[in-house]
Amino acid sequence: MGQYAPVWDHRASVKVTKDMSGTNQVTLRNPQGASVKVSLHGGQVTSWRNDRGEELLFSSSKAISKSLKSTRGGISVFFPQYGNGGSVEQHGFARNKIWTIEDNPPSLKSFDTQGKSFIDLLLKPSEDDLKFWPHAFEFRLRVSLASDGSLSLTSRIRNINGKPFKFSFAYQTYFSVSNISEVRLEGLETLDYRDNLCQKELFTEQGDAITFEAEMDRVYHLSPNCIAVLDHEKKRTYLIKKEGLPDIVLWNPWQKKSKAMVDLGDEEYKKMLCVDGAAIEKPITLKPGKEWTGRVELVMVPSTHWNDDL
Ligand SMILES: O=P(O)(O)OC[C@H]1O[C@@H](O)[C@H](O)[C@@H](O)[C@@H]1O
Repeated sequence: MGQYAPVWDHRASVKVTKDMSGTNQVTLRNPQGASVKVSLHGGQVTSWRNDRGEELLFSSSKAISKSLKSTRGGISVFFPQYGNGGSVEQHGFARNKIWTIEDNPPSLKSFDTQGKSFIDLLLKPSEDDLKFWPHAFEFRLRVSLASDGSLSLTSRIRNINGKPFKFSFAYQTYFSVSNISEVRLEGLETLDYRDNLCQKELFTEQGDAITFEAEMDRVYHLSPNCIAVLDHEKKRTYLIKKEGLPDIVLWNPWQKKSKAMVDLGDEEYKKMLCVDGAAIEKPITLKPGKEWTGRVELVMVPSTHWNDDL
């Protein structure tokens, strides 16, 4: 079961309940009143609230809770494949599987438990998964809420196969924004990106900051380990700090009149921005017995102060 530092933290808690579809979900709380919800369906973070109870992640109103697929919104884990170019379903099977809670996971080096409420989840391949992707693995996901309200996800993927395997990976985060047209993103200036809407053609980012005026689906390579999403109207700045994840994907479907997304309300594209910390361009090769770690930390800071934190 999840843990928290006993000395300081009598109010931080980890609670397991059932969601509307009957799947177990875990709620993490910190003493200041911030909270995080994680579903065992996909290990998906479905909610992240600050100490004022304000939701920081977008969730579609058309989320189909009984579907076998993960719901649109929150934070999803993509493994063992990003996109649809391989042998398994789009963005891999991990987001559509039921994970288990791991009571005594192997210790996580350099993880300071002080002031944190956290839970460890585990995914192992089923016989069926092995038919499509014949590589035995253990995937450990630690979701952690710190006393300052920041949320971190650490993935540890171990090859327990006799042979090396390759995979790609992403944390897909749907931030809740006031209006996508008013948001800007800083930290990707001058980087090369592949545009998925232009046959993956390579471009170089020219602007001072990225703004959103139309559909976007881009993969930025070798991005810095901290980028910022500024939403002045909501007076929120999200910092995305990452380790082991060289790429960033920016995605917003905009309003698709011809091909509406069935699990997204008509105007809801305005309220979301998807930023994925990812390892896509060069899939990771994992040798037998080895473990890979990829981490993302999300921080919400007052809009005018984000630069100090970089
Ligand atoms: O609908 P899905 O499978 O959740 O994918 C949503 C989007 O995810 C993004 O990461 C991709 O870059 C997009 O191409 C894709 O459309």
